[in-house]
Amino acid sequence: MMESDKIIVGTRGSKLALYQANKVKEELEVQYPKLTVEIKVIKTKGDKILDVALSKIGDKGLFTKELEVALLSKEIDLAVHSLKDLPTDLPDDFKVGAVLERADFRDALVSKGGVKLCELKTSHKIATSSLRRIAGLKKINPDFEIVDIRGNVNTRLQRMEDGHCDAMVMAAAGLQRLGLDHYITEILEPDGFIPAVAQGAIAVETCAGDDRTNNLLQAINHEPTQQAVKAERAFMRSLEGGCQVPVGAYSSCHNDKLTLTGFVSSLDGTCYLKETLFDQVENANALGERLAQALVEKGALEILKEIRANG
Ligand SMILES: NCc1[nH]cc(CCC(=O)O)c1CC(=O)O
Repeated sequence: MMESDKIIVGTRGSKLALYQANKVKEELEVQYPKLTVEIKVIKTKGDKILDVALSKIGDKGLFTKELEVALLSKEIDLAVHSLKDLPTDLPDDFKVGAVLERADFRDALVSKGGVKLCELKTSHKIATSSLRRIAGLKKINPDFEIVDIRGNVNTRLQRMEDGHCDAMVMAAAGLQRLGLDHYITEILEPDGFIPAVAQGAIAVETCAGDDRTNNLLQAINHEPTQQAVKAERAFMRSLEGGCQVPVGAYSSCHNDKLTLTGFVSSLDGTCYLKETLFDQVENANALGERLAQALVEKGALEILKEIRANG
């Protein structure tokens, strides 16, 4: 790399996306003080379709496709995403060039009047569009009233103020990145409420053949996070098979050992399968696949069949 080189960072235009793109920019600038890092905003389909429930659109690359087009045309050198929004099967032309150190991976309850999860009643409207969060809530109480909600983090908070709902489950990391942690009523620990695969991790997507950018990114990759999310994504890839299902997982890496906990559930939360497995860090992919297999042995295929039939 030439010291005086330039890198163009592509991102969606939401406040959260811009924060994350700036974080990548800052980390690159620390590593390469003479590199010019420019941020370019690209509009995606997911930013334009705001009135349809996400689970009904069924397009996995909703927030990523336009960025991939820009990568291919060299309009941008890299694209920054919340890794949880990036499909587990990337097209061959692309790769995850780096993953930043994971922030908070937990979900958080945001509610009016500081109502805690255990204090929620069937008279409360709880807003989420995530099948995983719906299943997690229904597992606690099958009679909870769940309403859909879309839009970015700021829009959702505004909609709660406006009376659309009484409570929401959101990613703690998103709120924290936007300086909105004071809205958090309660952090939901993963032993009770398992987060989305790769929640809290920022990913840098690149063209697989772009050696210059991929080499550059090595310096900002956080290896323990990379391995943990590799296990989580392998788990999801093995289970999902191309349809949206209530599934979640979290993994942590300590002393070259990975712990991976994951679940799959029926939509109504009545059939909820969960398991934890361990392995050496170099077996991250195999660990994810083994966890999926362990859930299949507990009956995951029946749950998935049911969801596909109704989906
Ligand atoms: N689904 C949208 C989305 N994608 C990433 C985040 C937050 C940041 C992260 O989880 O890494 C959010 C908001 C949320 O789920 O509340």
